[in-house]
Amino acid sequence: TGHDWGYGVEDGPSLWHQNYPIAKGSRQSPIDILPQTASHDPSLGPIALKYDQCTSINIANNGHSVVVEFEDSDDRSVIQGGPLDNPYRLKQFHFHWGGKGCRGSEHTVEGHSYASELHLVHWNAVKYETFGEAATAPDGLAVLGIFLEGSVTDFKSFNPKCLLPSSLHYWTYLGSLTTPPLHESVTWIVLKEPIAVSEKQMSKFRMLLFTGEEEDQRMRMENNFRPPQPLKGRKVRSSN
Ligand SMILES: CC[C@H](C)CCC(=O)Nc1ccc(S(N)(=O)=O)cc1
Ligand SMILES: [Zn+2]
Repeated sequence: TGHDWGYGVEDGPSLWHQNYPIAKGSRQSPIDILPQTASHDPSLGPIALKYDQCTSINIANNGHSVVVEFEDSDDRSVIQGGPLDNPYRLKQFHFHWGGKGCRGSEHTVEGHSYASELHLVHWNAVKYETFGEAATAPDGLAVLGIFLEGSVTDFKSFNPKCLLPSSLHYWTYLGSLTTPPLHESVTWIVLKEPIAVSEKQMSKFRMLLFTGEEEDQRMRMENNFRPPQPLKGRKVRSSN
């Protein structure tokens, strides 16, 4: 259905390198984060998120995830500070999740997976004209990763502002898109503190379908996560 890749046995992450050789590149994502090995970098300031005036445009099932897109014609919603030299504009957010239990996140922490992972995707509109152009540049994108862990609490809406945990302490490293085309253009900022989502919320993700409703074989959308990739000498830095 429109893409030459997926998460199944025939088209999953271990086969992506056939059409996307960069899958075996030197700065691929996600990775397994080892907190003890992450070097604390005092020069790493806090990240600043300005989502108050965020304007969502639509929500869609793109066949791989559920995506909420934002108006990015100006700097109304940006992330800045931390490892970033410029403000990066919010373009979209989406999720990765598992079939059941705790697997589902893309990044792992000492081998520990969370039930899901939220990605807030931003692009460097200071240096590049369009998101597409930024997506192929080594400093073009910044993705904020937030772990979701199953718990009995409920959470209100998907306004990115209220989705943030109390602490903005993070790990950061240079990586890539975690789905094809796997461009090595992402400065990853992964928050240490997960947010809680209820099992009911998680079950709603799983009702989404990989295929369109009309197609006969209704493929349930689950396990839409890429496993951790080799670090290849990269340093992961930790905010204080
Ligand atoms: C041509 C530009 C761009 C490929 C168009 C499609 C796109 O936005 N892809 C995308 C975005 C974010 C991630 S992730 N999971 O946050 O690393 C993975 C893939
Ligand atoms: Zn993602």
